Amino acid sequence: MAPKLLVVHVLHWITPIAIGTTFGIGRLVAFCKLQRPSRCSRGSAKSRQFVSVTLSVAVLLLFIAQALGYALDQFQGLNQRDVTQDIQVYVGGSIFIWGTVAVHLLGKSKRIWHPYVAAWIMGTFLEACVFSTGHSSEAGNLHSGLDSALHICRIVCLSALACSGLCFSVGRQLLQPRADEEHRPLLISGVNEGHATIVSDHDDEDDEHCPVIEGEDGEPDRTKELKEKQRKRLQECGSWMAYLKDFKLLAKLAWPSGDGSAKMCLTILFMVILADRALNLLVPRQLGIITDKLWSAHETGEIPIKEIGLWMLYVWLNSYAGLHAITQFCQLPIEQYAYRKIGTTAFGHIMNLSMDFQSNKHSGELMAAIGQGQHLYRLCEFVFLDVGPMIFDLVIALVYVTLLFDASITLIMIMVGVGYTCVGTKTTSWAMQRRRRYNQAQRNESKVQNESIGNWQTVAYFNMADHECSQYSKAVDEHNVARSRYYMVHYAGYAAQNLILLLGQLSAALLAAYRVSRGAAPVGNFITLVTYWNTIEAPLTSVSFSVRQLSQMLIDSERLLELLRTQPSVTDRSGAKPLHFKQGRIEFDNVRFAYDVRKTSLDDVSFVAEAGKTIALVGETGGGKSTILKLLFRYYDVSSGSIKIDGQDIRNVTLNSLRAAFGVVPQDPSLFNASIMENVRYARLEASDEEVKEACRAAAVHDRIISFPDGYQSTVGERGVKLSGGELQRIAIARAMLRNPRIVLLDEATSMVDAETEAAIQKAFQRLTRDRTTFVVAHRLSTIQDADLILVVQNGQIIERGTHEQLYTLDGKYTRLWSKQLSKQTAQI
Ligand SMILES: Nc1ncnc2c1ncn2[C@@H]1O[C@H](COP(=O)(O)OP(=O)(O)OP(=O)(O)O)[C@@H](O)[C@H]1O
Repeated sequence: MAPKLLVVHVLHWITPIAIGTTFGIGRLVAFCKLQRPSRCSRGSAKSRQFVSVTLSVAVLLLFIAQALGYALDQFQGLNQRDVTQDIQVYVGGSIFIWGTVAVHLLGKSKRIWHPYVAAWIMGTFLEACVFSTGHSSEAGNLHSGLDSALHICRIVCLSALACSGLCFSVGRQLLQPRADEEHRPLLISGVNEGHATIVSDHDDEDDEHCPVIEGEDGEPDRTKELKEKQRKRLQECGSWMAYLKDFKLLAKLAWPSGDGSAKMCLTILFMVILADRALNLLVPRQLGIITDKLWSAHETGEIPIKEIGLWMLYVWLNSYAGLHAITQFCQLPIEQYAYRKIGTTAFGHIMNLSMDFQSNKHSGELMAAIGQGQHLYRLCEFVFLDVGPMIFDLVIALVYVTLLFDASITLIMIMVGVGYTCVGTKTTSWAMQRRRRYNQAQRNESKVQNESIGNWQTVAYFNMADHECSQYSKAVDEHNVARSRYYMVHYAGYAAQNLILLLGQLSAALLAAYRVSRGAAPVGNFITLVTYWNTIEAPLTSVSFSVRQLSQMLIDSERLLELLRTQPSVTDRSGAKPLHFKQGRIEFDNVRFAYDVRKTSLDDVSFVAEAGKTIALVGETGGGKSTILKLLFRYYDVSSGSIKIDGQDIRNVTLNSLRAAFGVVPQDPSLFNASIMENVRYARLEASDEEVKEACRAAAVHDRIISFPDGYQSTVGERGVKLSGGELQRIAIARAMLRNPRIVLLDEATSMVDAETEAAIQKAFQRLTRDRTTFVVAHRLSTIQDADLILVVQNGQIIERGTHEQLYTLDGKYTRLWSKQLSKQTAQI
């Protein structure tokens, strides 16, 4: 082949590929860097749009005219010009590429122009090259005059497009050097009263592509919140690349670095995936070979046994009895490793988070985070076992089909792929509104269901069962209507997508049959293509689904990522030592504390609890008594000042050793849904049954427990709901007694027991608190009368301190509290 002709051939091949790649990369970069459309006046945007669409359509029509010229030529049997494969690729590919560009240009006027301008510049350059090298060698061709005219017109249109695009961009930069919004991230943050917010621009509705995942009205609030967080994080990161970097933390958890057998499985899996790709190709190819052999069998009489045997071998290897079975076996240990690692990491992390997190937590949400996080391996599996091989399969298919026949069938495949994805994307966006209504109706149905079942007693009291049933059936009907409206569009889109696949298959089969009938390819190739088509279709159909799946999985992982990034506010300082407990002298020195910076909860709290003494905290509700105990237990760290135990600042000792010193009976004790025996033993796991019973006797609850039908084996229900308030408190006291602590914290430990039981418990308390530093919060002042030091707490400050006798004679707050209680008791009598 003459060198000039070779250059023409090469140029024909690379022109559509290079333009398509430039356009695709431009759009990908804009997407990854979160670029947003240029902002200019609506009039200017519209006129730019009009010019671009007109010229692009003109380029497209000029190519179509050329294609029709060739077709006419062939139809009339002139065969004046040989339409070689490279020309087919050049004309067919260019129609496809410029058609795609024109379709993208239609509709919205605000867009990111970079990819278009780059494609036009590339198009002008390559078209000029094709023209200058090609047409000099076509003298004497009947169509060369027409071809030249069409080609010149295309170059003019493309250069006009490129120049206008460049002038517009350069001009705008010169006029508004700082306002090149194509370089600004899509999401702009604003600060509103100290809270970061996303400022949405109304123009964003016109955005050509919004990289963030769209929210749905019917979604649970938390999912919306997560999407908002994702948006915010994307904005902070500036690009998808930077955003995805954060997921390294999760990928590390899913990667089986510490497990030899899982690593081995991963290696086998990788090899099996590669082998699977080859088999996808070998099975149809072998069928083609068998067909060719059979074709000539009537002459030779030979049965292709060997080929059929090989084919069966490939089919077996490609089945669930072959390599797929190995895939499943190998996946199991990898999945289990990730499941265990992610689950235990997340669970351990939650357990170690501080009180400020725990008091704001939503338990269901946390459990969902662990659950979805544990399925994170699905994300890795999805990327490495589904999406990766799928892309690989597509590339292989394009190359293989080109080799099998020619590029025209490959072009059909690309068109089918793009058409399928475009129809899928369009139907999804059309169906979005219906999907929202469907979600809303679905949530409404569950709401009605929950409300009615949850409020069954109220329904029964007011005899409203019929009303509730009719409400529910109305909600079900609404749900059904919304569902069918959504699915109608969904199914129509699905049918359209399948029609595209069928039409693609039909065109490819017809073209292949045409080539075979002309002797350009053996009949076996036709069989190979028809069989291979299914393998090609599978990745095409999963592209749009995969994108949606991937975005949902990212959102689910966001939940876990957010959790793992939450750091406990109370932790061991570096170099913290275990608490060295001596006598138990506790000192609060100028302690200041605020749950919320806007409101101080404790201010200038100073006192000393001598070793082995009992300190009572009294005062009006909300004064800060429990807060003092929480600070001592180090649920929170003080804002200023210090708390010392035997001279050691509690912030300098390890949390474990500090908390091991305490026995706490909280205001609202909660129990595990297990037996009483197990609940009490929770304080000291190695305690014997007898020790548990002893503790219960001391807490004056033993007799009560043995009166239950199942005695100590009675289960207490969720958080202890099956017990009365007084029983619950006494079991909590028994737990504290069994622990045999060094410091005792009693936060209104007897508020729910009657006077008689309280007297019994008080005796138990005397045993529990003997020689132990004890803090007692109590509203019933009679219970703390004998305390060594009484602190009256009001509005976060200690306003009075002393023994009962000292305070009573002060005639201050303490005296008034006493008088109030006495008068209440007198009134009750
Ligand atoms: N986790 C929290 N976050 C924010 N504010 C809190 C929190 N816990 C308590 N507070 C507030 O701190 C103040 C002191 O609460 P604290 O529980 O210490 O009072 P108290 O004297 O023990 O009251 P009571 O006798 O009713 O138990 C109250 O105004 C309360 O609303």
